[in-house]
Amino acid sequence: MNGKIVVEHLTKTFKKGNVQAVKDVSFEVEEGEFFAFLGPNGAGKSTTVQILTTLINATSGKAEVAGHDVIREPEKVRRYIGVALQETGVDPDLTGREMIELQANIFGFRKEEGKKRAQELLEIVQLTEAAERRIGNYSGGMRRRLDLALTLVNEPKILFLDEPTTGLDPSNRMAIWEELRRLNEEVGTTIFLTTQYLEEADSLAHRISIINDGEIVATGTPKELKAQIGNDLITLTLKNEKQQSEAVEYLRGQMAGVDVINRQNKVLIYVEEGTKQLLEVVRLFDQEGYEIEDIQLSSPTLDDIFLKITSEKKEGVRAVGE
Ligand SMILES: Nc1ncnc2c1ncn2[C@@H]1O[C@H](COP(=O)(O)OP(=O)(O)OP(=O)(O)O)[C@@H](O)[C@H]1O
Repeated sequence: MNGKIVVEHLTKTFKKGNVQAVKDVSFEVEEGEFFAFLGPNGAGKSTTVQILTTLINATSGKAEVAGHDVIREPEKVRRYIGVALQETGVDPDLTGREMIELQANIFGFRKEEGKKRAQELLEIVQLTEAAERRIGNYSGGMRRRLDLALTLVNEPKILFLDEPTTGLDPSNRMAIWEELRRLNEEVGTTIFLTTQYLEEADSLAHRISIINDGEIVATGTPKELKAQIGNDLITLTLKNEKQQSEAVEYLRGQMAGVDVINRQNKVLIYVEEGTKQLLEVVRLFDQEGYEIEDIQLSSPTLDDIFLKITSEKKEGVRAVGE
């Protein structure tokens, strides 16, 4: 058994509507990795999760989860995974606490252990106050938190989470992020998470694949994806404009390999690591007595990357079709 996910040329066509939901998708997730599938509505994220968790079959291609083929050995795959899907089957007549205890029983916890685990999980997902209420009366966000708790009962080796924080308010979202980070870092759980939230993928994942219209359009660490649209930019203005040309020459001399551009009353500095080099610029100017009026750092966000990549893709497709 290993905690890896290996996907090769996965394709899924739904006969109904003849939708190609997943198109020749290949990727690997290493044991202990936190991996995110980032994409808009209808991109194919849920379909991929459903194939990997043995709920539906792919049309073609191959996938191994925890060392087992999802089609030939689905029961072995299920033994090692936890799944929190967008829609799950819970009994609306049970209370949240009863549902978690029931799940613990299914996983073979003794009664007292199950109660203890249920209490821990209710605290983690912040449902202690609602623990004695029937699930049928839970809000969407509460259901989502309960789903996560159910998934975590047996601390699975690989965890699949399909948009786990959609519809949650910021404090609930943060609590779930913390728990996911803890599971990944302390327990070593491999995590495959889908999300429409750029900041969620950016904040949690070691690596991200951007999926759009059934295809992976980019893969990399958050940093690598950001680097795809250029480096950080420092923009500054000096108190005394007359010093600007001299200051630019000075900076070029001090910061080898960095592009320093003199433009009207602004100095533009293209750097690799914005924050660190911003401090260096301030220090160098301070040393020489160049007083800074204003300094700003802008760095590309994943939003910028997503828009750039998906719009390039669309333009590409249009160009081919024309
Ligand atoms: N059972 C189904 N039958 C027919 N088409 C389907 C089925 N399930 C999904 N689709 C279609 O497949 C495409 C991908 O859907 P999928 O649910 O995988 O996207 P998603 O990225 O998870 O989106 P969301 O963020 O909205 O959940 C969509 O066009 C969707 O309408």
